[in-house]
Amino acid sequence: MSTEKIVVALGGNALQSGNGPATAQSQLEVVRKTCEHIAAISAMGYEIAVVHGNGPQVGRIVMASEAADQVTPAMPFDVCGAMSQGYIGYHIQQCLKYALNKSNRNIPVVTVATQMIVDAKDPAFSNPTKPIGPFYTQEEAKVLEQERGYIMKEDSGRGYRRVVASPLPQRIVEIEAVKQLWDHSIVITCGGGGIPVIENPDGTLEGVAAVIDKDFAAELLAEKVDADILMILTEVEKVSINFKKPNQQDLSRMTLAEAARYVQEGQFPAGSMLPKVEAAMKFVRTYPNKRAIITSLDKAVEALDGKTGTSITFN
Ligand SMILES: Nc1ncnc2c1ncn2[C@@H]1O[C@H](COP(=O)(O)OP(=O)(O)O)[C@@H](O)[C@H]1O
Ligand SMILES: NC(=O)OP(=O)(O)O
Repeated sequence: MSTEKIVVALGGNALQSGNGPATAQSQLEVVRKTCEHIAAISAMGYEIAVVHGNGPQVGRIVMASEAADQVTPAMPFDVCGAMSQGYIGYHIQQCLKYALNKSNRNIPVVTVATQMIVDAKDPAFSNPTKPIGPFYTQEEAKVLEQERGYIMKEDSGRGYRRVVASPLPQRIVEIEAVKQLWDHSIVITCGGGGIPVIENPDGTLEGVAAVIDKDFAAELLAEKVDADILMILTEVEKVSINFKKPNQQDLSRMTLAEAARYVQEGQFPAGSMLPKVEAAMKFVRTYPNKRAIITSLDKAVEALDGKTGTSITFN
């Protein structure tokens, strides 16, 4: 039995990866399967916190809100982020509790609506990189750029998506509550990277239009709770070099130096694999004796046992 602490980050796209359209029901099915794996990790003795992405989900909430503007005023971006935390957290709470109960593990599961302080002067505000919402063809993307003023970018060979600013997470506002809950429950926190807020000179917080990368948020959380492992779960089992090329090579492990070299070579696109690798690198740079793992939702247990996934270590 392990007694280690682990921060598990679930990819927003990965949570929408079921067959058919991205509905609440299709997400619930993926969450249900994923929570079986998280419950298995809990049964191995690990103490867990869950962070989730929200790119596809917050994008759709924003679209729905804009489309309904004739009926009721559109919600600001930060409120859409809070909504995404609420419904994804609700799905995880429901499914994880069920999966834990099945193995007689009576552990409370709770979602904390989490605000994340960002720097108003973060250069990310003038260089949008975070893909949100659905995927479009190049032609559809051009129309959206012209008609709605969206900025559209190609996303890892999967199509075009709207991109928005993604400032770096600086401080988790609710961290003390998360620490207090940690000992008695599985906490779902920093969803969608946290609701981005800036701190005004008078100490008030103010939501801003952005989507924080949940991989960086999960890394910050892992530092703050002194986690032993940062595990980032997405759609692919392993990180690759030469991704989607004939000479693609899937990596079982990367040292910090190797990862830095691959980043330099441009092996990982911004907004998808790059933040995962950078978050993993930051974690092992800060804690040279700890490890980060990147793998798929369904391989989490095997990856923890070192049987698959990409393990990132200091050396
Ligand atoms: N070098 C790479 N190795 C593995 N996957 C990559 C690589 N480059 C891009 N990708 C893509 O990045 C995706 C993960 O990013 P993304 O879908 O944004 O993550 P999330 O599941 O967190 O939403 C993978 O599923 C894969 O399609
Ligand atoms: N907020 C965030 O990082 O979402 P994704 O996991 O969907 O990219």
